[in-house]
Amino acid sequence: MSRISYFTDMEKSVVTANFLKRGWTSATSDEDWNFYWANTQTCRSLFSAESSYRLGDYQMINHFPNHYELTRKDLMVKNIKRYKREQDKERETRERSQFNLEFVPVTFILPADYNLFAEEYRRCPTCTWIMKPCGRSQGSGIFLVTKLSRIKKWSNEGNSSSSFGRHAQTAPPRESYVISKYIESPLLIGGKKFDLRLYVLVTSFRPIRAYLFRRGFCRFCSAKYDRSTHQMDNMLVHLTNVAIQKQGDDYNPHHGGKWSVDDLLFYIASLRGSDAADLLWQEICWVIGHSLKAVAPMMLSDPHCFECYGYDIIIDANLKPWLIEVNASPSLSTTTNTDHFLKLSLIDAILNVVLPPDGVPNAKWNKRPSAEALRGWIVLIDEEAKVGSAYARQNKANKAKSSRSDISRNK
Ligand SMILES: Nc1ncnc2c1ncn2[C@@H]1O[C@H](COP(=O)(O)OP(=O)(O)OP(=O)(O)O)[C@@H](O)[C@H]1O
Repeated sequence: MSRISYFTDMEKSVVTANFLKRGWTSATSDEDWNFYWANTQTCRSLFSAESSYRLGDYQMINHFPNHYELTRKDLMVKNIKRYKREQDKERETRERSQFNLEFVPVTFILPADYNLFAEEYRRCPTCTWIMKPCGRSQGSGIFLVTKLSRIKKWSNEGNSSSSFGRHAQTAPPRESYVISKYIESPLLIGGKKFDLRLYVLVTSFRPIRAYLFRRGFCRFCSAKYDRSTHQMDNMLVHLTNVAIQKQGDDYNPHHGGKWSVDDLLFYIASLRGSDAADLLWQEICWVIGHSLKAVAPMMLSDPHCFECYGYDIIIDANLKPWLIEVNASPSLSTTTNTDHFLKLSLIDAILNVVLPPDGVPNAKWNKRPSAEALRGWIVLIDEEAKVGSAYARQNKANKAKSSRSDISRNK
């Protein structure tokens, strides 16, 4: 193959700079391509039943056809709930382990699961809940609620299409939402809430091959955390999305309210001891590993595809990590210099893993990257070489683990 051509409908400089660095050329819309960095919509239509496009051996694309099994808020929850049920059943016949598969906040899909939600609400009438539209991102449409009456009101307002209101028969169904138990006591640093954004590269779901980029980061709120009801509608206090925080007066454009994961672990180690920091990191790897196992049976593991997911994780005050969301197209926009270099090196690291040693896209390649290509990554799961992966190590560690709360309490 003389020339490798790429196509992209995203035009992100950190992506194209990496293609050009490799000497690839940009394909025009009527030319064939070897490597497509597509948005999720394009990828879906390319693989749709109506599409007559068939990918050749020398073509690769950056999403799995049904990536939404993990990246739509409602489907992720559904798949993880099913997985947990299966695992619990299996465990009845095996020894009980220390694994805690409750790593997603209790969540219901509205309006479909309204009755189940109302039952749960009555069990804990003082809990705070967070409402999130299933198909949106960047904090759009999110709000916090404590009162059942507000949810009833929500269902009847905005448009007349409530599926459990009086228009249910005639109106089109309204946008579906998930409602999740709000993590009310997050770990705070400097009095502020933050979440983790971690990048996870999956090159295959059968067998699962997944890698965690070492350079994740924390995204901080710009306003101090405050659980009181008069701050409930202040999203600068509660939502860590950069798109939201950028709107605040206290947003710092130099560091963008971000910390590296290494800084975070160092901070936790200095405050609660290195065992607590190690355990937290192991548990984060374990959570990500199980989320991938939960969706693997649903995934169309097309050999032309790979995907870099953006994992959002919140750590609570007991140092338990909670999986909040998985993004199919984690933002590649850059707000600071550090951000730019991080995302530039992320794309470079992705290409190193997904391309065969000769650098030519090839769907028939066995997807076994060299140790050199894996620089910058932690092997989370390699089902064909289980021993040595972070996930396998965690399985072992988990068996030996005493409870997390014991450790954090003793510090
Ligand atoms: N259960 C929860 N408990 C506490 N905070 C939460 C919870 N769910 C979401 N959040 C906060 O709200 C933010 C937005 O939530 P989420 O990531 O699910 O929505 P989104 O609009 O899809 O964002 P993204 O742009 O990352 O796709 C999170 O980054 C987190 O700060």
